[in-house]
Amino acid sequence: MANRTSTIFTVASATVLAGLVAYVVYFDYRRRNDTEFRKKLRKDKKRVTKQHAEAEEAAKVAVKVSPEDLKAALAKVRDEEVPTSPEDKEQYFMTQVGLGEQLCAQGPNFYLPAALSFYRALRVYPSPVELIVIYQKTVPEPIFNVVMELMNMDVKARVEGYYNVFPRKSMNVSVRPAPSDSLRKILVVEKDFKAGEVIYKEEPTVAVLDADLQKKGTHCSHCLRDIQKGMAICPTDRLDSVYCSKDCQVRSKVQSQNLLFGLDSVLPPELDNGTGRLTEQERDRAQTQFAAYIKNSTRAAPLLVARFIARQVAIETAKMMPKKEGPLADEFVNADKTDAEYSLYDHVERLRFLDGKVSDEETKLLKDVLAAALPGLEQSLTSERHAMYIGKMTYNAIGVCFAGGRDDKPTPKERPEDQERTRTPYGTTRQIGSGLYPVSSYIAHSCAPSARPSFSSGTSELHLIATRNLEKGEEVTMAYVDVTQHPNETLAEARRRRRIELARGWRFKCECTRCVEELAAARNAAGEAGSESESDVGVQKDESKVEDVVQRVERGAKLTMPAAGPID
Ligand SMILES: C[S@@+](CC[C@H](N)C(=O)[O-])C[C@H]1O[C@@H](n2cnc3c(N)ncnc32)[C@H](O)[C@@H]1O
Repeated sequence: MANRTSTIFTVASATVLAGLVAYVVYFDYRRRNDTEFRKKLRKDKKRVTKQHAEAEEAAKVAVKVSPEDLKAALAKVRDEEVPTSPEDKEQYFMTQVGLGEQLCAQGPNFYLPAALSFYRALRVYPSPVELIVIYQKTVPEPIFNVVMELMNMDVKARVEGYYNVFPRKSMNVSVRPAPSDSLRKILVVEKDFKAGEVIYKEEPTVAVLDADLQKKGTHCSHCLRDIQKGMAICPTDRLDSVYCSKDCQVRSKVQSQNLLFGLDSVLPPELDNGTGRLTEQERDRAQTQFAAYIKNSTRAAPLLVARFIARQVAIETAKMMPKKEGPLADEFVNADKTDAEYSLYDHVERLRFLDGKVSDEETKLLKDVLAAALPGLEQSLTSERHAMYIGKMTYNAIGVCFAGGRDDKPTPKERPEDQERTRTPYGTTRQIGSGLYPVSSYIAHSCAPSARPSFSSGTSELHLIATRNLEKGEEVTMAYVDVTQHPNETLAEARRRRRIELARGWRFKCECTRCVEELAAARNAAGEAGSESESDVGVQKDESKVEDVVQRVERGAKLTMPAAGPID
C-alpha cells in the first residue's frame, strides 16, 4: 500500500503542475459552474462504484502484463491524436471512461484494454490527481495498478524527453547535465562558432521595464524599446503603460495586460460561460490596488510573476481554441513552438532558485486580481508558490541593456545584500529592464565567459554572441556581474568584488576556470598558510535549489521512491 500511494504522490505532483492552468481555465471552471457537467461526473462515479462490486471477485486475479507489452501499449496511446477543443476533450473523456467500465466488466482478459481506456481518459483530464483518487476508490485494484504503471511510465518518458525538444534545434544549443552533478545543468553549443557570431536569438517569456522608466513613459512597456518623443501610443491603463507600436499594444494585452490591468473577458467567447465572474467594479478595484502596489515597488519580480501567470493562461487558452486565429493567434504560435506536450510551467519548473521574499499583502493583491479575472485561478497561488515564483524570476532574470547601459538609474535604497539583481555583465544599475529567457536561464556564470548577451535590435530580444571561437560541445557561459578589473583595483580586489556580488545575488561560490586559476596562483605565491581568506565572500556552499518534484522525478528514475502516507 505504501508503495502504491507513494507512486500516486510522485506521479500526481509531477503532473498536477502541468494541468494547473488548464484545470482552472476550463474543466474546474465548468465543474463548479455548470450543473449539467457536475451531474455527469457524479453519475459516472456511481456507475463505476456499482460495477466495482461485481468485478471484485474477478479482480482477485492479477493482471499479468509484461513490461514490454505495457511499453508498447503506452507508445501506441501516446501516438494517438488527442482532441484539442474542450467539447471534444470532454466527449473523449466520457467515451473512454464508459469503455473502460464496459471492458472492466468483461473479466480479467480485458483488464489491459480497460486500463488503457481509463488511462486515455486520464490523459485529457486536467486534474489528474483528483481523477486518480476517484479511480483508486472505484476501479478494481489490478486495473488501477496498470493505470498507475502506465502513468508512471508516461510521466517518466515526458520528463526524460523534455530536453530532447527543449531548446528547439534552431537555437544551436542543448542543455546537458553538469559533469560534477547530474541535477545541475549547463548549456553547450551544438556546432562550431567563430568569435563575434550570434549563437541564438531569444525573446523573453515575460519582461518588465525598470520602475523609473515605466513611470517616465520613455520606453515601450512590451518590447522595452526606447520611444522617440511624441511617438508613443498611450492607452489609458492602470500602470500608465506606453507602447512603440499597435502591434506591441495588442501583444501586451493578449499576453497579460488585459488579465492584470484591463476589463475585457480573459476567455474568448467560445470558452466563456461567464458564470462566477466578479463585477466590473470589483475587478477594477482589485486591479487598481495591485497597480498602486506595483507602481510603489522598485522591484521587477512582482510584475514579472504576475505577467508570467497571466501568460500561462493566455497560452493554455490558445491551445484550447479550435481555430488558430484571432487575437490569441500569436500565443498559438508560441504554444506550438514549445511543443504541445509541454506548458510554460514546464520550462520554469526546472529552473534553479532561492526562495524569494513576498509579503502576505503582495500575495493577497495578486490573488484578488486573478480571482477577479477568472474565478478559481487564485487557488493555484499559495504563499509558498508565490515566494518560489518570485525566487525563480529574481534568480534567472537577465538585465536588458542597450549599448553598454545607462547611468541615470536611481541609486537603490536597500542594503546591498537585499538589492534585486539581474544577470548582466554591465551591472543591474545600467539596465533598462529585466526579462526571463527560458533557454538563457541555463547559462552558467564565468569570470572569463565564452558568450555575452546583446540587445542590438534595440528591444528585449536577446542575442547571444560568442566572445571567442567555440567548438561543438563546448559550454556556453556568460558573466552575471561586471568581471572586468577596474583601474583602481588589484587583481585580488577585483576577484573579491565579483565573488561577493555572485554570493549576494545567487548564493554560490564561483568555480569558473579564471577564479580557480587565480586562486591557485595566489595560494602558490603566498604559500598555503598565507593564502587569502575566502570566508568573507559570504557563502560557503551553493544555496540554490530545484523544486522537490523535479529532484524526485529526475532522481526517481534511478532511486527508489520515498514512501508517503495514505491519501485519504
Ligand atoms: C541561473 S542558474 C544556471 C543554470 C544552473 N546551472 C542549473 O543547474 O539549472 C545559476 C546556478 O548555476 C550554478 N552556477 C552557475 N555558474 C557557476 C559558477 N561559475 N560556479 C559555480 N556554480 C555556478 C549555481 O548552482 C547557480 O546556482
